[in-house]
Amino acid sequence: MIVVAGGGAFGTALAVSLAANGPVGLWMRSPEAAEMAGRIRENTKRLPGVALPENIAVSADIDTVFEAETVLLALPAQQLRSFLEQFGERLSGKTLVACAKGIDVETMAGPVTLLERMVPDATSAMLTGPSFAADIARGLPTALTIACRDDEAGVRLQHALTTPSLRFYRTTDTRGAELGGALKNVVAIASGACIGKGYGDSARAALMTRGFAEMQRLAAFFEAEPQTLMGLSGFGDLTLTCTSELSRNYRFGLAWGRHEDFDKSLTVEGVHTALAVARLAEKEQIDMPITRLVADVVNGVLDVDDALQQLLSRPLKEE
Ligand SMILES: NC(=O)C1=CN([C@@H]2O[C@H](COP(=O)(O)OP(=O)(O)OC[C@H]3O[C@@H](n4cnc5c(N)ncnc54)[C@H](O)[C@@H]3O)[C@@H](O)[C@H]2O)C=CC1
Ligand SMILES: O=C(CO)COP(=O)(O)O
Repeated sequence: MIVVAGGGAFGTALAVSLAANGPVGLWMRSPEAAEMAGRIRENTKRLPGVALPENIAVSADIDTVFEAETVLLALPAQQLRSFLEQFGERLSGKTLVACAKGIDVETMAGPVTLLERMVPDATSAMLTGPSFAADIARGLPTALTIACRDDEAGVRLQHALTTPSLRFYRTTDTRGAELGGALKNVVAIASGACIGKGYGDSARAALMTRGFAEMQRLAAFFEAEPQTLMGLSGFGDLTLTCTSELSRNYRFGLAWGRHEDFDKSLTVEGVHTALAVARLAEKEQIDMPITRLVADVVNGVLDVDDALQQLLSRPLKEE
């Protein structure tokens, strides 16, 4: 059986979609949240308004995760390492699919790299691509990427995870998939700030394009396949996240641009990824001005207005 570990918006939505194929487990850390979701058949905190099919077994018992052959890890990127420190030994031999989009600030590792380092005996993969939890949960058509270095395991996952509304493409380039999924969130924050500040759609298109150039530079440094960045996990997700108010990263940026507060309980992956990638880019001398400015605003070194001004007044150069 497939078990989804992590009962946030994304984990719950994936469980709802997978339930169309058969029984699925949903493990939540909080016993109270699991008890309530199991009883009223709804995750009211993270995915309100979506009914949980009866064949989703909701539990806070971690043994349900250890009993599964395939585990989808739907935790925020900054929580994955501590989860694996705690439970990694009990996950060896399993097929583990990270569903997080981000770079771990402590180790600079993406989700698949963390899995490979911390559970070396597992088959490690990543689920990524343009997909809002709310859309998946409503059964709207969604195309995703499964990234797995072991292509046979990738094919197996592709078939096991495909549902009537989720369509999976496949790649063995886990590094490219990790980078695309993580970096698009940083560019989405900048895009939100640009719109929030009132700079308009043309400026946003320029930002997205230059952000994509940054993504490609970092991917080249890590020897990821250029075409991975052109696909769903890169260009596809960048487009979605930089243009939709369903995105938390984009909304976070909008609030920055408008000088409004933002709900701190929401997961905004791009904040942490900007810090990790800006440090890495500085160390390795990779030109990533958008990421640098987002990190400077996060660190309180720069005000949002100054950061946007700096972006618009960069030296003239070739495209
Ligand atoms: N929400 C969405 O539309 C999408 C989210 N994702 C990715 O999925 C990941 C998770 O995001 P969401 O589910 O939206 O976040 P969320 O904020 O809705 O939920 C996160 C969940 O993780 C749980 N959690 C945190 N630390 C944990 C730990 N150590 N052990 C067990 N559970 C823990 C929390 O209790 C919470 O239920 C992120 O990396 C995000 O980028 C990817 C695609 C779409
Ligand atoms: O990754 C996502 C869509 O593909 C979700 O984006 P947010 O985390 O910004 O809400």
